[in-house]
Amino acid sequence: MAKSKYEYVKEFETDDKLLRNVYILVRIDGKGFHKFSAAHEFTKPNDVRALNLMNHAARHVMHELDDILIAFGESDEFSFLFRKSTGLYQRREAKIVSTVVSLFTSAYVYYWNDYFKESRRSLYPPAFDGRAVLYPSEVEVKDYFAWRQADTHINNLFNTSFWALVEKGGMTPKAAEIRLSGTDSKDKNEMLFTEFNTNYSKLPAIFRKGSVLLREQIPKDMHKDAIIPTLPDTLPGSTCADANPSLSTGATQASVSPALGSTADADSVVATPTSNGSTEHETDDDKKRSIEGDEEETFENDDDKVYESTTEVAEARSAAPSLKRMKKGVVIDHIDIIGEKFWSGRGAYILGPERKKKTRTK
Ligand SMILES: Nc1nc2c(ncn2[C@@H]2O[C@H](COP(=O)(O)OP(=O)(O)OP(=O)(O)O)[C@@H](O)[C@H]2O)c(=O)[nH]1
Ligand SMILES: [Mg+2]
Repeated sequence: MAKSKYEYVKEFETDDKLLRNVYILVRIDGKGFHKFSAAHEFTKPNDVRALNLMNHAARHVMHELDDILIAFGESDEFSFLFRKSTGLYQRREAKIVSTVVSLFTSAYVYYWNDYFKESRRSLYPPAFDGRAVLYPSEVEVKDYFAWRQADTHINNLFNTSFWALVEKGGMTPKAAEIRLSGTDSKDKNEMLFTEFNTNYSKLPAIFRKGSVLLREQIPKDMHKDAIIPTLPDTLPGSTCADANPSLSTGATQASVSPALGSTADADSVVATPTSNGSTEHETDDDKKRSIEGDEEETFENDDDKVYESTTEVAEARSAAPSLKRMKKGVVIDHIDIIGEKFWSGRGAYILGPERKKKTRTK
């Protein structure tokens, strides 16, 4: 086909393919969230609705981009680690970063009202920036995530102490800043305990440790886009199941968490039913996706029996409540990722040898 005389302009485009065989880390960050959080009256120092909305948006990104191995989020930022050999968009940086930012931002806006129920939409459109960083080996990847989680801890301890002095102690922000200058972690912990009756280590882990998104097995009947709990007292391990009578699967959080291989402490957060009391209905699109998901489906049972026909499987399933249908999903938790324990334990699959895998782009 003949080229138009204008086509030469394409040659002005730069080649931005990222180096092969290294980890690609994309970090997104809210633009001007100091102002955005004030305008929307986010709770200080942590607004659990805002954090859960961030987590929901990040989970959407992971649902759309299979090559993301793990994500970590705190405050107004999220980091996404792509597998070393990803061929997504031929590793073109602008395409990868802009797609992550766009998926995240649209999901943040799309799910806004599920978390900020009193306002149909935000007062103005939020925006996020994004960047890609390349890490050559597992050492830097582990240190990267340790850096972000240490940052979560430092900021959260400072902010918790600062707002305790201002809101409970009646200090001006300036006076609180002066009071905290030169203090270390121990001093702040001590101050919170003795002056404000707050045991810092007992605050919800979502505040202290940030959020880790992992690909793990989840019960087949759990909706992948289920709303993430909004209030701390609806965190799994508390009264979540009671607070949500709409739990259509009959599974309670207590029965769900161990199946996820989760630490199953009171801090782990997994997908839960809608908090508006309605039962979720599968759309055609959901069905299509869950059929895809069936390829991954496994059956777990306690007695190792091999079931030969589908009728037998169905009968066995209704007879044995311990038989769980599982699928791969994105799990949200608030655990330590600083140190080897995570990377050689629950997160061992993340930096282990890669299995051959087709890249899916939508
Ligand atoms: N009150 C409250 N504020 C939050 C919360 N999460 C994030 N923020 C605000 O968001 C800011 C995020 O920090 P930055 O990313 O450094 O600041 P920014 O205003 O977004 O600036 P740029 O990223 O440079 O555009 C914090 O300083 C807080 O002001 C929250 O849960 N509660
Ligand atoms: Mg920001």
